[in-house]
Amino acid sequence: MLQISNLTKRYGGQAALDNVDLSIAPGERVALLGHNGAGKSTLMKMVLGLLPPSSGTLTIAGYAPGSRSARDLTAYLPENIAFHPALTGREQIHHFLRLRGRSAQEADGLLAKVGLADAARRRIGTYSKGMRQRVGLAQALIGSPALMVLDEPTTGLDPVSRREFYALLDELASRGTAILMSSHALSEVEVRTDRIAILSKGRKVADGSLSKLRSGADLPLTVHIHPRQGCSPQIVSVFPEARHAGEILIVDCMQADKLGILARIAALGDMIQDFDILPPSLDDIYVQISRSAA
Ligand SMILES: Nc1ncnc2c1ncn2[C@@H]1O[C@H](COP(=O)(O)OP(=O)(O)OP(=O)(O)O)[C@@H](O)[C@H]1O
Repeated sequence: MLQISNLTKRYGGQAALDNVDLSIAPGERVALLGHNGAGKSTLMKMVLGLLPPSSGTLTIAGYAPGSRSARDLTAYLPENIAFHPALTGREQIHHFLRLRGRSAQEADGLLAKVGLADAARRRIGTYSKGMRQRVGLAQALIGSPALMVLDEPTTGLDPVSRREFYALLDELASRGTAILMSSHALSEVEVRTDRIAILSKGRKVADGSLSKLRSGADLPLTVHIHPRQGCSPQIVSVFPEARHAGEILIVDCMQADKLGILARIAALGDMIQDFDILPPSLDDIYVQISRSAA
């Protein structure tokens, strides 16, 4: 759906994007991560046809970005979307529908999809930040887009709204919509996207599923051991490297040493009440990849 090859964007002598390749298939959910100024917005603006590339190619289902065909296929949710405070949610969506040459009758269905059916007749000036974000999402859903470009879409949403938002994205992806989403909320994208692309200083420094990035990073796993009452000293004698966090003992271990650690835990038998093995988080992986790219 989206095909980007050797894309470069220069502002004066400075490359905001440097030889970036990225492709997204129908139904794929891709998170675009990177530090402030890494080039995420620049890339998104180029996908939308708002900025021309300095070199390289970018197509949407084979069409040039910004062309009528590409615009018909693409939806965009900016990070900060401004609405007219005097309009109701319904009037605002009517306006967006008219701009897209569609029937105003679609407005109620779109607002219901984002959980705003009850507030549709209230003025947007009375909406909370999360509600305004949902109006933005409703406008992005106009015309069942084949490619959705979402810039920090969950900013301002509470935890329940975030969950509903991702459920909506899952539904869209299951019907074939390709999704490109920039975010700094790593714990969310870790579980809600299929692939993660990381930009650093305009270059793509990682691209793959979480498990691929995890095995590439080769970071330690963390084992949390919960000792049975009074058994902590015996466990520490077996795991002298353990750190204490309240009652819990924490042991870091490389992937290759996991079975050895499990054998030591098994040998302690009843002295252990419970244990958890935690793989490195996207946060850990992101920090490591960003550091080695710097
Ligand atoms: N119009 C412009 N003229 C000159 N430099 C620009 C322009 N727009 C962006 N840049 C530079 O290009 C680089 C990439 O900026 P961009 O906005 O794409 O980053 P970003 O990853 O979206 O950052 P953030 O997470 O802060 O939104 C930055 O160094 C920025 O200063």
